[in-house]
Amino acid sequence: MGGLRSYVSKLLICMAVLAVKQALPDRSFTIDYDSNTFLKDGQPFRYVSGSFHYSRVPAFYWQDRLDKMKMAGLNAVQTYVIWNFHELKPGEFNFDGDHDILSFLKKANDTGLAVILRPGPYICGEWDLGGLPAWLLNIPGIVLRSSNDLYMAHVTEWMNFFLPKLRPYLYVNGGPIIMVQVENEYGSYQTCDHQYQRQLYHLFRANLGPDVVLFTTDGPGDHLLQCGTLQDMYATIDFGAGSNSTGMFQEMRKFEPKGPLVNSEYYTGWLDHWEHPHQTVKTAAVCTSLDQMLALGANVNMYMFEGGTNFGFWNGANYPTFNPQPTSYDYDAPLTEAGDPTPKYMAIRNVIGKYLPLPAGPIPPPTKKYAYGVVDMEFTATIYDVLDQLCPYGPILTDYPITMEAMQQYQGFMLYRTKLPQNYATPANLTIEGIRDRGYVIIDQVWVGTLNRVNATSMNITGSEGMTLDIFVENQGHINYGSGLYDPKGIISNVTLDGAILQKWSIYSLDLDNILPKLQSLHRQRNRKMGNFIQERAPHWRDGGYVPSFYLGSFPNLSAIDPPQDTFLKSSGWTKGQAFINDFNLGRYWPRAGPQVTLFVPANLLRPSPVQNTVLFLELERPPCFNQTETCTVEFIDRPIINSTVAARPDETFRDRKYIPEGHDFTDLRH
Ligand SMILES: CCCC/N=C1\SC[C@@H]2[C@H](O)[C@H](O)[C@@H](O)CN12
Repeated sequence: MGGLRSYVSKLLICMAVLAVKQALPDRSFTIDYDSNTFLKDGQPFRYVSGSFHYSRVPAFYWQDRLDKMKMAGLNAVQTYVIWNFHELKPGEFNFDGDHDILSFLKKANDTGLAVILRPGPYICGEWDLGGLPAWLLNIPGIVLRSSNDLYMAHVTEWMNFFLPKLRPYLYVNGGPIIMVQVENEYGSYQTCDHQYQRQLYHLFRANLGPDVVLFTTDGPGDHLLQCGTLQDMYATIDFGAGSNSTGMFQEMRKFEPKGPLVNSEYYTGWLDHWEHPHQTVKTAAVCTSLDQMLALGANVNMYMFEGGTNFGFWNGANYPTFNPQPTSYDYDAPLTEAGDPTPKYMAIRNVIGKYLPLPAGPIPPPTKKYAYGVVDMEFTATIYDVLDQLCPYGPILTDYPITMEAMQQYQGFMLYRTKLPQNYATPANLTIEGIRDRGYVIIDQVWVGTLNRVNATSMNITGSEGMTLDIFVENQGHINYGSGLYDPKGIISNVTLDGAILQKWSIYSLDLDNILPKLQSLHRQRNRKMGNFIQERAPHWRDGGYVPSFYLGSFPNLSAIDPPQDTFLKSSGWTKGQAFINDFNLGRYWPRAGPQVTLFVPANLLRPSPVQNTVLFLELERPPCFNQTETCTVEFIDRPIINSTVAARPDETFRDRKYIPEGHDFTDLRH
């Protein structure tokens, strides 16, 4: 029955496409190899494009950003299609709201912007697992980004399901899509499997037809282009500001002796990593190289033009030193993370104006920002207080730890629990080589140390037989680039104590999506019982060993500003955790590491008065109100702070040390 339904739906799509085609004047987008140019409806066409990933900006603001891109003089927009954003869990698809890519394509078309589409299946992009769904990691024997049958079976199923949806949006059918990229910088990956590329080529042709231009993108190097290109797919390159554009395009000419020059990713800025300074690229350098390329008649896509945000758990990570990217994807792009035109935007617009007509009319102004001020954050529950709600189906019991993906969880946090098999009166060495990525070691609900995959995979612990040993594990984002792409999470090795393998584990998959109502109920109960319960210290504070806990705050009266406006959530004073606005997972905060200290809160996340808005923190390490003297607050300000870190506190090493009651020495854990 399913097959018949699929056949009928494809037939209907084809009939609709044919009907549209008959109604349309001849539309075409092709390559003229004699004149080294693209032809759009038979006329020479050069695109000046910008990258804007729909998954990184709320649908509420898509039109605002597209309008600003249009007013910058762009005639095209480039976006990835992010597979895991639409199929986080196998067979569960999401094309609604912020995931409604077809709506995004329609808006681009209505704005008069052509679309350069990059459906992967792998897309890199500082996005979790480069856009590949993490459930692929659960398939024994799979080889990512290759002609491996196990991998291609799922790629084929996804593409045969998704690509037909694009047909009405192809330029020849009346839509905005002029070009489609196959894979992504494949020449940079170790498999270098032309059979894979050929399979993808046929998959794209079978679903998109013969008319759309298929292309590849690779760095401008022989080996990269050798492995990344394939006949019948136009080979393009990517490079940043300061490069010798003529020299770069000579590299491209080795593989495309004729045809239009294309830089598919011209870097206007660069990506960030937690614990590293915010990256910027000077406007003058960006404009000089852009001018050079446009003077050569090249087609250029600026990566990024609007960077946006890695909301939720969507950031990726780099390798070989594991380096997760922050929540902000500002990228020092011409439009800020909040969509505001910058001096770089104006300078780029002036360069474009030398080569293309600039649309008449005002440039859309920055969106309004509002400083909602300070919000009290009240301790509400430890993870243990709500473990039943976080893991409603209870733990899975196993002899040895299994990965997060094997537990059919693909993002966020997991709790691994066992019992100490004997007394350890003197320090015993706990080792978890396969901690992916950070692990909070907790004994009988008292934190005793923090492990991480980079430089702290072991520590000493003491305890008595039968005590509960918990490892609360954070997945900080799957590696999105390079040979470390196969990056399962959770605990991917055995756990040993003085060399003995610990067995009999209870593994709790933790779902944060629906925890807010339970926390609000607890919050009300505490308020009723404790009056101003902020003075109440949760049990873990009495023991000194903080455990990951939830803090709730109510937004100040929004009637001050109606409708709500964009704002920035400042997390200074907090250490590391996950922030939620109402029921939306806003992203990770880690001001102790930096460079990001504020989280962008788009206005559409806020509810107008009189509805109460909530801000929820899951603080993993140390809240500002840890000591009796401090209070826990956050502040909503009207500007971003993404290039700073909060000055370390005098007791900054507190969280790097194994805390044990007085009278014991500290074991210093570096991180
Ligand atoms: C030196 C490593 C180059 C890896 N490629 C990168 S880093 C920033 C950008 C984005 O990830 C983009 O998605 C990649 O295609 C190219 N690129």
